Amino acid sequence: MIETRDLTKRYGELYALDRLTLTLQPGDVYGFIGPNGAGKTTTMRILATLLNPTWGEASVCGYSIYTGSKEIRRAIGYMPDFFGVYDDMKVIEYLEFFAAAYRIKGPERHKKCEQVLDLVDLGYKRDALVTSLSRGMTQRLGLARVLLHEPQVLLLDEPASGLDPRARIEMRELLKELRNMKKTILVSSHILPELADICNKIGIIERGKLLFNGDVDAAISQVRQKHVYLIAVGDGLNEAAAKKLESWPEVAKVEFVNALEPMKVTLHDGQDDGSFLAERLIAERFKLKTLKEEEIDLEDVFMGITKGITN
Ligand SMILES: Nc1ncnc2c1ncn2[C@@H]1O[C@H](COP(=O)(O)OP(=O)(O)OP(=O)(O)O)[C@@H](O)[C@H]1O
Repeated sequence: MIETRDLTKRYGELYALDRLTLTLQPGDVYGFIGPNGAGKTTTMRILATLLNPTWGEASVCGYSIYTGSKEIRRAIGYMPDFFGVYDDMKVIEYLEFFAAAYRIKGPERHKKCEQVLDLVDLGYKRDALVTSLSRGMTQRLGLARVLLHEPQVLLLDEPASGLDPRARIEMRELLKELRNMKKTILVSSHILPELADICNKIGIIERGKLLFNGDVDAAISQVRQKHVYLIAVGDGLNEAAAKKLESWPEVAKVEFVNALEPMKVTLHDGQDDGSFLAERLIAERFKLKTLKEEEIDLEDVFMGITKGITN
């Protein structure tokens, strides 16, 4: 559905996009994640045929961005990160205006506008002025607008940016609904956890370079090279257990965060199965109260990949 190969955009010496290669299959929801200035908007604008790359290939729905811009524009819904709404226009008028631009005619036009309004839960704002809508509602209206012509592919540039937590959740629910409608979606964000649970694939981009391309679990295991376990034993014997643990060759280090929390036991590189810890502690007659692998925060994954740091 979307394919890019060595897609590159240069502004003078700056590589806004540096040999981006990725593929989205039909039905994929691809989270495009990167800090400000990473190249997300540049990618979306190239795919939407609004910007020419310096070199490289890209196609959407089988049409090349160089020769098929008319077809691509018909097949996609592109929601930019910032878009204007018109003063003195009601919500329904705004949609009718764009539906007319998409050449949706007669009763079908009205039906379509009502349908997309319902989908984004803005039916009750039909007669409100677009300028009176909150940021979250404006974003939902923007999404309604790009759904009017029933595109198969959606390019959504930071749809949740600037929204409060509640509006973010509503936007996420809406994206899930679009996913269930089998749309192919490229959605960008600078926050990984925001997209992790709705996307089947993610790409992490920084300074124009795709640093990671795959699923969320693969991103976690790329960052996690060392395995850390949280361990606590009963009868006030944590110190004694720590001494024992430190004597085992698989254990790299043991740390106490504070007296109330379990100790952190880090295994050596390549040691990814910690089940021996339970067996041996019990064999040493410690009463095991806690033993679990430390969860890795998705923010840490993002930071780890974008900075090339592994913990
Ligand atoms: N017209 C332009 N002229 C010069 N440099 C540009 C131009 N447009 C974008 N850039 C640069 O290209 C790089 C990528 O920008 P882009 O807007 O694609 O990033 P982004 O990932 O979408 O960031 P944000 O989250 O801030 O929107 C940035 O360094 C930006 O300053």
